[in-house]
Amino acid sequence: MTQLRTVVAGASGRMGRALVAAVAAHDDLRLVGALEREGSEAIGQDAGLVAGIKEAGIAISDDPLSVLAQSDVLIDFTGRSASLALSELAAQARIVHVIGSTGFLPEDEQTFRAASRHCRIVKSGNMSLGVNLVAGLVRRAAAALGPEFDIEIVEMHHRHKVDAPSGTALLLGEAAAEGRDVDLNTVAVRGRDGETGERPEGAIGFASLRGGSVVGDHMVVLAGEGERIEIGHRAETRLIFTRGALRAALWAFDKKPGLYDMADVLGLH
Ligand SMILES: NC(=O)C1=CN([C@@H]2O[C@H](COP(=O)(O)OP(=O)(O)OC[C@H]3O[C@@H](n4cnc5c(N)ncnc54)[C@H](OP(=O)(O)O)[C@@H]3O)[C@@H](O)[C@H]2O)C=CC1
Ligand SMILES: O=C(O)C1=N[C@H](C(=O)O)C[C@H](O)C1
Repeated sequence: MTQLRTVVAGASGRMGRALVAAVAAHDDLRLVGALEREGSEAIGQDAGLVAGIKEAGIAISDDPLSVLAQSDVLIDFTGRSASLALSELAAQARIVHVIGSTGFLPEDEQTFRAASRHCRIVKSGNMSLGVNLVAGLVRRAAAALGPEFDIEIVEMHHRHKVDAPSGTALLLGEAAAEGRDVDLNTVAVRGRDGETGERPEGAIGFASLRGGSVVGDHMVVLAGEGERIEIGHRAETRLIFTRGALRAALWAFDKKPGLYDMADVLGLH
C-alpha cells in the first residue's frame, strides 16, 4: 500500500503530539504536515521534536491551505472553531478529514454535512473501541428498560479540558436517546443548580467533573426503583484515541464522500 500523506492539526497539543508520534511510527502513513493556529509559539518548530520523538523534518505551519493541497488525510484534534474551518478546506482538497475535536453545537452538523458532500469525514466524540462498544450497550439498555429508569451520565476529565459535557458524554447520551427513540436535544438536562424542581420523567442528565490528569472517565447510570445499573468506561491512556483515529483514516481512504462515525469504522452499526 502507498503510504497516505498525513497532516496532523493541533500538532503541539496533548492529542496532536501523540498523533504525530503514532503517524511517524505507522507503516501505512507518512507525516507530511503539522498545523497550529496563527501566532502559536510552535510555528516553525519540528513536529517530531515537539512530539518528543526524533526530528521529523516537518516544520509546524499556520498555513493549512498549502499543507492540505499536498495531503491525503487530515487528523484534527483541535477544537470547535478550528475544525469547522478545516472541514471547508478538507472539502476543497477532497481529502479524508478525521475529526476528534469536541464542543460542537447542534447547528454545526450542517457545516460538516455540507463538507462531506466533497470529502470523507469521520467524526466522533470518542475514537476508542471501548467507548463505541459501550454506546451500543447503552442503546440496548435504554431500549429494554423504558422511561421508568432515569438516565444520568457522569464524566470526569483533566483540569485543562475546556468543553462540557464531554463529546463522549454526548455520544453516550445520543445512544440512550436512540434506544428510547427520542431526540436528545428535547430531553437533555445539562447541569443542575439551585431550586431545580423534581427530575422530569424521561430526562437524560449530564454531570461534569474536572480535575488533575484524568484522561477520561464516563459512567451511564440507569436508576430505577430499588435497583441501579451502571455502564462505564475509563480511558487509561490517550493511545486508545490515536489508535482509533489512525484506523479511521485508513478505513475512510477508499470510501465515498460522506459523514461517518467510529461505529461505521468499527462495523458496529
Ligand atoms: N474524539 C476523541 O477520541 C478525543 C477528542 N479529544 C478532543 O480533542 C480536542 C483537543 O484535545 P487536547 O489535545 O487535549 O487539547 P489541546 O488544547 O492540548 O490541543 C489542541 C491544539 O489545537 C491547537 N489549535 C487551536 N486552534 C487551531 C487551529 N486553528 N489550527 C491548528 N491548531 C489549532 C491548540 O493551540 P492553542 O493551545 O494555541 O490554542 C492546541 O495546540 C478537544 O476538543 C478534545 O475534547 C481529545 C481526546 C480524544
Ligand atoms: O478532552 C479530552 O481530553 C477528551 N475529550 C473527548 C471528550 O470530550 O469526550 C474524549 C476523551 O474523553 C478525552
